[in-house]
Amino acid sequence: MTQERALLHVRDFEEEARRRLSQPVWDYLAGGSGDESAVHANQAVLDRLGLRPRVLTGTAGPDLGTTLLGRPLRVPLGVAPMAHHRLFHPEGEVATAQGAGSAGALFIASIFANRTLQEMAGAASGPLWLQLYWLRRRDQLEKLVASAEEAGFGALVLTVDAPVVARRPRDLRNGFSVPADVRAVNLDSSVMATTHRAVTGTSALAAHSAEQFDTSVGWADLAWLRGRTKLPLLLKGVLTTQDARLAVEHGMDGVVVSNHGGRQLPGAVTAVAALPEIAAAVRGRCAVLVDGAFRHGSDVLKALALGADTVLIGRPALWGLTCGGSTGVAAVLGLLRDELAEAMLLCGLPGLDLVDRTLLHPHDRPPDGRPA
Ligand SMILES: Cc1cc2nc3c(=O)[nH]c(=O)nc-3n(C[C@H](O)[C@H](O)[C@H](O)COP(=O)(O)O)c2cc1C
Ligand SMILES: CCCCCCC(=O)C(=O)O
Repeated sequence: MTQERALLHVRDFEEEARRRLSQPVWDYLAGGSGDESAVHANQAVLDRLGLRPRVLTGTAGPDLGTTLLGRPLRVPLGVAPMAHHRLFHPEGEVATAQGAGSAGALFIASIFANRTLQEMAGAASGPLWLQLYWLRRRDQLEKLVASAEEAGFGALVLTVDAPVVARRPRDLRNGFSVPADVRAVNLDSSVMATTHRAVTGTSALAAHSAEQFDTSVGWADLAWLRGRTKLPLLLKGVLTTQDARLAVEHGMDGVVVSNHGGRQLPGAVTAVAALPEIAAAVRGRCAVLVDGAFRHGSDVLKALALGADTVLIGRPALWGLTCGGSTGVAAVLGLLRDELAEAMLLCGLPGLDLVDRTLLHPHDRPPDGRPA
């Protein structure tokens, strides 16, 4: 990683990545749907929660180890599924898998990854899962599920908050499309052709989703997927207790509480606001992951206190990838890990088992984020 000043906070990676990326790629990464208020709300809701430290607990060197779906995880962190990592670094998802593994974190690869399942599995030293969108082409889904199982992926995550890619003004303005050499190599090229077609004033991603995503799927269709794999299945994009309970009733092994980083439903509730009631509704019956605007280890600690088992990191992982490939991803995740350990130490917490709601003061700061 070559840069002029030290990268000491995740936001330093953001600034550096912005400098390095073209405007349309930066906009695709940073942007959200509508007026982007959900992007900002994700951050604001975390900022409003205050941590309540306990003192004189004699704590030293907190243990960050946990388990997820019965498997050990060195840190309660993972990289959220994100499409097209070769937009950010030539090594794409292989570098992300390496970086996540060396930080001890989970990596969830997107269905629109630019490296093969086998390449990612070869590079990963930590848990590796695959995310799916429900495509009209079920033959493609079926093939992908079988290949993921064969390659050693540990779970499948079906994203359910995007029957279509929402209107994202930045992408529409830029007429955003995916360059021809950035290919979703795990899918048939006929499925992906529209993503490469640039049309002024439209987003190729939105056009592609309208053409290829199956909007007719309902809860009953999950049996089709369940019948095709022994892997654990999770739903990503759950924001209500009703849907979290339905997920459990339909045999899902986990939910990812998420508003897609403010990129889908404009005005969607933030994941952090929805998390406590969802965690309470399904506790002990399925894994609960969360994502959206986690930019410091203390943010991660807040989500764990609200009931999350693991926290997924989205854009910051791609800032790290842009700045330094696998080393950059490992650096971003390593920072969050070290900040989490420091926050736990400063709160007097020796391990994750002692993290609970009593750690949080709900209205510590006014909405503008300045200390009260
Ligand atoms: C560039 C980019 C691409 C994304 N691609 C996908 C995807 O392919 N599948 C998916 O389920 N979510 C996707 N997401 C959403 C992320 O998984 C995650 O929900 C969100 O980024 C978390 O918020 P954060 O970026 O504020 O951490 C994408 C997000 C970004 C920024
Ligand atoms: C290639 C078509 C859709 C990609 C969508 C990826 C995504 O979820 C995102 O938020 O962007």
